[in-house]
Amino acid sequence: TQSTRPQRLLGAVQKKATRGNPRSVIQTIDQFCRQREWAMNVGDEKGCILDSVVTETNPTTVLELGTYCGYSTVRIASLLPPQARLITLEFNPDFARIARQVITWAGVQDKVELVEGASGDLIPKMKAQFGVNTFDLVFLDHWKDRYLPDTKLMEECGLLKKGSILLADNVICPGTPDYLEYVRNSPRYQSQYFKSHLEYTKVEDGLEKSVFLG
Ligand SMILES: O=C(NCCO)c1cc(-c2ccc(F)cc2)cc(O)c1O
Ligand SMILES: [Mg+2]
Repeated sequence: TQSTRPQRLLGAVQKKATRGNPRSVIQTIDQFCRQREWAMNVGDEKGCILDSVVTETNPTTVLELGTYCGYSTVRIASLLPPQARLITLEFNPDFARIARQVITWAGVQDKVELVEGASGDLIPKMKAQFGVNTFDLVFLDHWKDRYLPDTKLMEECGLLKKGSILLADNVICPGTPDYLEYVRNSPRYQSQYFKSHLEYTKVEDGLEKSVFLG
């Protein structure tokens, strides 16, 4: 039976990356995606912007929407202080199965909680079921038509506090027009666009960083 792209990506990690070394896992995935097969990881160019936002925020509690193979999960977790934690939500069970193995190979599993399910169902359970108060940083990288409804849901559930950062991938390609319009025009956010490129290509894309003003 045919292997899937996530399975082949995991194979490359297990063959070429050093166990317990997040940087080597990131490097291996980027090399795989440049030389073998494109995959929808945030990639190294946008990944450097992600890194700078994470380090500048110095978050204690992070939410990632859309795990895929765990590339950005590993990137973020590797920058977190010891007590900090990252909750990552993935709807697709096949992606989740691969991501767990990538996260463990990188050695960051103690900082990460991967939860399978629909973000719209899981976000309202964050406080009661996952012991979360508010998120310091949210990385949006899941279905592009879920960015806006899930942002409104996080507001309604009291999961954002004054100063919480939303960082959204793919605001140009594939694009999230309704989300962009919302965060750029709402008085409750201060938004900033970081121009970049679609992972592993020359196509324009970018990250939108939005600070919740309370
Ligand atoms: O759908 C995406 N993520 C959620 C997955 O559950 C996604 C898609 C693309 C992309 C795909 C196809 C294309 F032609 C261009 C872009 C890129 C990304 O970074 C993404 O995050
Ligand atoms: Mg993306």
